[in-house]
Amino acid sequence: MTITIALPSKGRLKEDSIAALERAGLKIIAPSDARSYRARVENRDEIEIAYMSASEIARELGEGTLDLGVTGEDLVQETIADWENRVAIGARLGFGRADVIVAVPEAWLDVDTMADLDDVAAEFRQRHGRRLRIATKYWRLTQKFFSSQHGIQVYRIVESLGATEGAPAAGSADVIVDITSTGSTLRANKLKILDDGIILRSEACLVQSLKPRSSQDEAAIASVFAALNA
Ligand SMILES: Nc1ncnc2c1ncn2[C@@H]1O[C@H](COP(=O)(O)OP(=O)(O)OP(=O)(O)O)[C@@H](O)[C@H]1O
Ligand SMILES: O=P(O)(O)OC[C@H]1O[C@H](OP(=O)(O)OP(=O)(O)O)[C@H](O)[C@@H]1O
Repeated sequence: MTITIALPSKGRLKEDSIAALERAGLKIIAPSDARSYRARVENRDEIEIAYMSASEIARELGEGTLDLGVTGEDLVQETIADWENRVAIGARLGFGRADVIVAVPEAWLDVDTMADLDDVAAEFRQRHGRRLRIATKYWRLTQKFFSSQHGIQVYRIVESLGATEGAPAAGSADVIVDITSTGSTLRANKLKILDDGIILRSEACLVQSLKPRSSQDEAAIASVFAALNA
C-alpha cells in the first residue's frame, strides 16, 4: 500500500514545503524527467509525492483523493465545505503566513470595527440605492464571518480573482476581504484593516484527509506526522 503526499507544484509554498519534509528526514528524489509531477521519497517506498497547485491540494484532500497535502489553512477553510469533518490539520509548518482580513477605505474615518461596518451596510441601500459590495475570492470565509459571526446580512459579494485591493478605487466594490502579509498592498491602495477584521491567521499546514484506510496506511501517515512534529 502507498500513501500520497501532495506538495505545491509552484508558487510561494513550493520550496518551503520540500524543505520542511527534508528536515523531517523525508528526502524527495527528484523525478528523472524534471517536468514530471510525481516523485518518490528516499528509503520510503510506501510514500508517493504528487505536485499540484495549492488550491487543488485543498480540494482533493476534501474529496479524499489524497492522503496528505501541504497547503494554506485559508485554502482548506475556503475550498472544503464542512472542512472540520473531512480533513484534519496535523501540523502547522511555520511558513506561508498570511492573514485573511476585512479592509475598508482609509477615508471611511468613522468605520473601524465590524459593528461600524454593520451600520454602514444597513444604511447603504438607502444612501446609495444598492447593497454594500465586498470584493473577494474568499466567498465561504466571507459569508461565514459576515453572516454567521457578525450577523451582517445585507451585502453582495463581487468575485475578484486578482488585484482585489484595487476594487474600491476602481469602483467595482466598497470593501474587500483578502490576504495580507506585509500590509504594503493595503497601504498602497489606501485601505485599512478593521480592528476586529482578522478572519483567519493562516499558514502552510500538513493536512490529512479523513477517509477510511488500511492500518498500514494509517501507520505511514502517523510516522510522517511524528517526523514533522519532532
Ligand atoms: N503574500 C501572500 N499573498 C498571497 N498568498 C499568500 C501570501 N503569503 C502566504 N500566502 C499563502 O500562500 C497560499 C497560496 O499560495 P500560491 O499563491 O503559491 O498559490 P497559487 O499558486 O496561487 O495556488 P493556486 O494556483 O492553487 O491558486 C495561500 O495559502 C496563502 O495564504
Ligand atoms: O500584504 P502584502 O505583503 O502586500 O501581500 C498581499 C498581497 O500579495 C498577494 O498578491 P500577489 O501579488 O502575490 O499575487 P497573487 O494574488 O497572484 O498571489 C495577495 O493577493 C495580496 O494582494
